[in-house]
Amino acid sequence: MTELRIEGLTKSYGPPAPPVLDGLDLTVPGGALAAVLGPSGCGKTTLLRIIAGFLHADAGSVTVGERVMTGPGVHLPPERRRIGIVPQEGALFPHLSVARNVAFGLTGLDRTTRRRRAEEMLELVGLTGYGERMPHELSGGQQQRIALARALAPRPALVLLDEPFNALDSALRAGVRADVRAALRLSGATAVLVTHDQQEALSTADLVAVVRDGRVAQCDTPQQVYRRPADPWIAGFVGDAVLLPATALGGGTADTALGTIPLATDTDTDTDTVNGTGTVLLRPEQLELTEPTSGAVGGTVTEVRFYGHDAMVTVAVDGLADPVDLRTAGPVAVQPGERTGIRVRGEAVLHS
Ligand SMILES: Nc1ncnc2c1ncn2[C@@H]1O[C@H](COP(=O)(O)OP(=O)(O)OP(=O)(O)O)[C@@H](O)[C@H]1O
Repeated sequence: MTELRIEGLTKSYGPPAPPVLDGLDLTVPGGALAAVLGPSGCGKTTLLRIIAGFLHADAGSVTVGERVMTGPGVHLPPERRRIGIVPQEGALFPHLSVARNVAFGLTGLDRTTRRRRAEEMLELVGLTGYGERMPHELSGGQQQRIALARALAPRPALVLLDEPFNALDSALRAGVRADVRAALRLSGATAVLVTHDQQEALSTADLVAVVRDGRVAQCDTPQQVYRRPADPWIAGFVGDAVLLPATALGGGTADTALGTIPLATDTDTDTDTVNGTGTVLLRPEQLELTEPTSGAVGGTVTEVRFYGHDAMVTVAVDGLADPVDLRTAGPVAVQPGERTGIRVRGEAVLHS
């Protein structure tokens, strides 16, 4: 299994434009799938194109295993990098059968070996028996799985996936993601998935690298990025966030408009010694509606949005300038205009 190491990667599309990548560091352990997640225009495609060798970096390095692909005075051409690419919309060759598409990159092998390898790859992506079909006879999801089979066939050290599920409708997307994830895991390839879709990054990847201002602002497991975001911007970018002004009380708690809340202790912040004010982060699913009894934190429901599997309730909390959102499973027992109590479950993250 091959590690990907990116160090100090810098790229500008020429002055006076500011750098798109500005000293970006990222390490992806061998066999892991890392999602590069960031807002539109943050440089995700630029990063992918430099890793693939389609674009020169201004500075920094890209190393796959022991091989420096990009570095000072080094720029291996794309065809010598052993990197497989799954583009946005499959981009299968329309005039070649599925089997020939999959075998396309298998140069220097005899016909029987090529055919066997293509069959293996079709089995890996769950499309055994589809080899004689033409690409237009496949669904969008099947085309993406064939694109992955084609990328994996030459046993690349690294696979790059460029927003590969964008063209699929949402009903199909979750299933294709899971299939692609499973095939990648079986193949053992290290992979980088570029996406601007938070759900996709959190549900598919082993590691999520959030890119902002040309650098990786946080790289961690999906759970850590969601539950312990490094700052309020990341908190809001990877999910719905409730951000509250807070005063640290010492002893691992903070005082907020929603009461005294215990602080997570598995963060870099030493919650015993934090003093002064900051912002605490909670997720909407950590807030619960309660009876509006005296003594409880109270507020007025301003909006209820029902999504089927859950609902989001917006509450104007007494004494708090901005309303808060809370997520509730099951039937929603409140209406806009009603009074409610609010209780916090679990721990919050404090940012100074
Ligand atoms: N060939 C180019 N010449 C000049 N500027 C470019 C070029 N390609 C990209 N840019 C600029 O670099 C920045 C980053 O672009 P890039 O495509 O890498 O972002 P992205 O994160 O992939 O965006 P999206 O999610 O919208 O695809 C953008 O401001 C873009 O306008």
